[in-house]
Amino acid sequence: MTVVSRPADSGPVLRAGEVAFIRDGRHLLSDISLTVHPGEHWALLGANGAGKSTLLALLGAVNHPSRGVVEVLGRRLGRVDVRELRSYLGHVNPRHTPDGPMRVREVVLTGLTNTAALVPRWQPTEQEAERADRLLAMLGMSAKAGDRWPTLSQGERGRTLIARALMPQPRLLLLDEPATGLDLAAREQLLAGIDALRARHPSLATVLVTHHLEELPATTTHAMLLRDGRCLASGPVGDVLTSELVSACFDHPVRLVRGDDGRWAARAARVPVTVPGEPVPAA
Ligand SMILES: Nc1ncnc2c1ncn2[C@@H]1O[C@H](COP(=O)(O)OP(=O)(O)OP(=O)(O)O)[C@@H](O)[C@H]1O
Repeated sequence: MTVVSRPADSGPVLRAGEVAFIRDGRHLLSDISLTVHPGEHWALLGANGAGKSTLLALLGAVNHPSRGVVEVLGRRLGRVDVRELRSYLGHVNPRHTPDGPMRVREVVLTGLTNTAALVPRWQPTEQEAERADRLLAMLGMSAKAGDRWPTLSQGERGRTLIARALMPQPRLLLLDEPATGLDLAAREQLLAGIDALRARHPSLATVLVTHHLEELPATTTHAMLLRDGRCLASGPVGDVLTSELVSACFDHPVRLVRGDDGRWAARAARVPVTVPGEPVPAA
């Protein structure tokens, strides 16, 4: 069966019900349930190997669950043409590499064809070209629109890829560790860009994967904590991002503070390093 029309504009944008994902006999995800509504901004948090990217790949219709149900934009995986469904999503993968030394504006336009290069003989309409420029402006990239991809900094690449993902006007934006490798200023510019985007598009839903609480935008509304492929806690961000739950999630004592600007800071307790045969240093 195939998707025959643009997915419905109402109802949850994502629904996962009791999902499991099994590879080589290993449960990479077990019993995960999640519902994301328009206007919600979810953070998916967990330690290295907790299953965040695996879950994001299910939510982005890249993989199918081994058990349970995943509905993306009201369409159930396994019953739809996932390639067409994917064209309605914005999926920002920081490892995406454009094909050749394209200019920033061209990279953004490839979001319309969901390709790594511009499709030969394809021309954007005037409105599409204007939209690319508007998105670049919103992400603070206007001055770089004519620059070539290889000359961009990591942060500029990240913002270009977000503009690219937004070209098809998705209702759902998936962001996989968008701040990885960014310096402090680039990270702050990226987060400001995400906050601006959410303010400009109130019905957009987003799911952002990270293992750094400092990389969460202030506009985050909900969070899910993953540990060993299982959901430890899930719900409104104020209920889930507590010192107690985050400590349990990372299996390490963490003190979590939310600042006046709505951002989070985590302080991990220091664990003394012991060397066999040497006395344990005084705390
Ligand atoms: N195709 C696969 N086959 C077997 N194991 C896999 C496969 N893909 C991922 N894994 C394993 O599943 C676990 C979860 O991986 P995943 O990439 O989802 O974790 P993550 O929470 O995103 O981690 P990180 O923060 O390090 O990126 C890891 O132990 C990984 O080695």
